[in-house]
Amino acid sequence: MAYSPGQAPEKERLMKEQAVNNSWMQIISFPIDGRTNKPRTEGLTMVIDKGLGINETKDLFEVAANYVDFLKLGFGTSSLYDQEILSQKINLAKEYGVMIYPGGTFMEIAISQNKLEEYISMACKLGYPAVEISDGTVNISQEVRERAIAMALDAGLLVLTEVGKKNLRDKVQIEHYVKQIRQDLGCGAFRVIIEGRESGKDAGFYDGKGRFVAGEMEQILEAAGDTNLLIWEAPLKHQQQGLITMFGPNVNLGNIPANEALALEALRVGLRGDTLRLQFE
Ligand SMILES: O=C(O)[C@H](CS(=O)(=O)O)OP(=O)(O)O
Repeated sequence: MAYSPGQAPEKERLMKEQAVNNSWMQIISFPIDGRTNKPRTEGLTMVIDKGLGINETKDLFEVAANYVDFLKLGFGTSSLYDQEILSQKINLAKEYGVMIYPGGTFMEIAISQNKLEEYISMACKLGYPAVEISDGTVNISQEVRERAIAMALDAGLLVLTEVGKKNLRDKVQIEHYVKQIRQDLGCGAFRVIIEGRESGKDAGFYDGKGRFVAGEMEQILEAAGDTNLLIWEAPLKHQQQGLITMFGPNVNLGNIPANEALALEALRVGLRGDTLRLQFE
């Protein structure tokens, strides 16, 4: 059975997923309402973890687990942790109802070394509930992409795929991505991530100023048919602000720096000038 966010039934997790108890909320309401609570399937936040220690991870979850749905262990960092520490991180994420998974680049490396099957078995053995299948750096055939999705689903993993190249030099026609988004969703991907890297500039679908190339967003949206089936990598505030303005507080956003999870939530609910001002315009 495939996981979906927040499905792990641990008692501790359920306790920690209770709505935040904050006395300000007895007198103030969020300027933007309608924000979803965990376990949510809409308004997902994916945080990129570039090497947080156990205490930092615990701090992040203590403060912001209610606002973090996915924690991506960036690139191949999963393989650099001491085994015990990695286990602790995976368990901690489960305890707090956060879906932890290794960065897409790591699977690209496994595929380039002909180790797809072994990679998926290892992800299961280590207790990851999800994997990402991308081709941001390594070219992967459609056949292998579909095999990777099927294998991961068969293993009971939640599958996130990603479209887009890390280097703008490698970018191909938007029609290719449109097709890929449809194919991935048709194969059972839970969500398709729209590449933006951790820089949010000169990568994926962003130009040097971190803006979408004119017309591409519309085509991406049309391919998905529903913005909720996409996760937009949006590491920069102006990108988060723009997407929240366009799609509302429950747009799915990814590659959020770990120390900005709470700041993003403030943007989503209008507790920050950048989105608060929309209420007064
Ligand atoms: O974690 C990864 O592999 C990368 C991180 S970045 O794009 O290089 O900043 O992201 P992914 O979206 O998983 O390819």
